[in-house]
Amino acid sequence: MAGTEEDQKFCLQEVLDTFKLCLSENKEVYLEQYVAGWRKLIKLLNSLGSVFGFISNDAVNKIHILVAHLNGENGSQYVTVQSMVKYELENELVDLTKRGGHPESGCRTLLRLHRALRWLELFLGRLRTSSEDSKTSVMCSESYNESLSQHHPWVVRKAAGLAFCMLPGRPAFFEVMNVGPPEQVVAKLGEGLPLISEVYQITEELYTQHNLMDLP
Ligand SMILES: CCCCCCCCCCCCC/C=C/[C@@H](O)[C@H](COP(=O)(O)O)NC(=O)CCCCCCCCCCCCCCC
Repeated sequence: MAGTEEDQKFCLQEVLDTFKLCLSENKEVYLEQYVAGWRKLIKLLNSLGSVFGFISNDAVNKIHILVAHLNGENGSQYVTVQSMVKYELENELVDLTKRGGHPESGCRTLLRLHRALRWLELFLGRLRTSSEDSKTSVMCSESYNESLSQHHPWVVRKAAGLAFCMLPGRPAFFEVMNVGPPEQVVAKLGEGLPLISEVYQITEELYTQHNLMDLP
């Protein structure tokens, strides 16, 4: 059956390919590809059910903010995360200590996704080394507690915890990734994780260097 791109099934390979395309030759991170990687992940999240809707809505919101910057009149300044940081800082377009006139800066918006990327790195790492009887909900909440949760208020942590309990088990989860039998999923994860880690690391260094880790 033919369908639009939106109907197409999630495929882990595509996500990994997109994160691979994120890095330029001199190790800058292309914003368009970064956003595309998240879009694909959200497709998977949506296929897991409506209990994840509040997570996917927030992520989609953030993606829309970044896409608006990319397509805006200063879009050429947003080609890479590096150029975005430089442009927004030089032009005082970032609220640095408290929320003010720039609640939708590219820098603060990307920081939220960047923190979520750490969760993803930890979660995929756990999935890769998990045994057949490991629970996805446990792997997911452990990864969340070690990363993103530190930036969330109690009520969000609570809602996330409840949603994690609704995750499908490991076999169904592997199936959804659409790359074949479990051994192949594990191999793909082993191949792809270093890419995600590299994108994460480069962004982390850039943000640390410019003191952007706590943007409100
Ligand atoms: C597969 C299970 C998916 C679990 C996702 C784990 C992340 C849980 C995040 C809970 C966020 C709840 C929504 C609210 C967030 C905001 O408060 C908060 C702060 O924003 P603000 O400063 O603008 O107010 N936003 C955020 O931290 C950004 C969260 C973005 C989460 C994106 C998660 C996408 C997950 C994609 C899953 C794909 C699974 C991949 C397996 C191959």
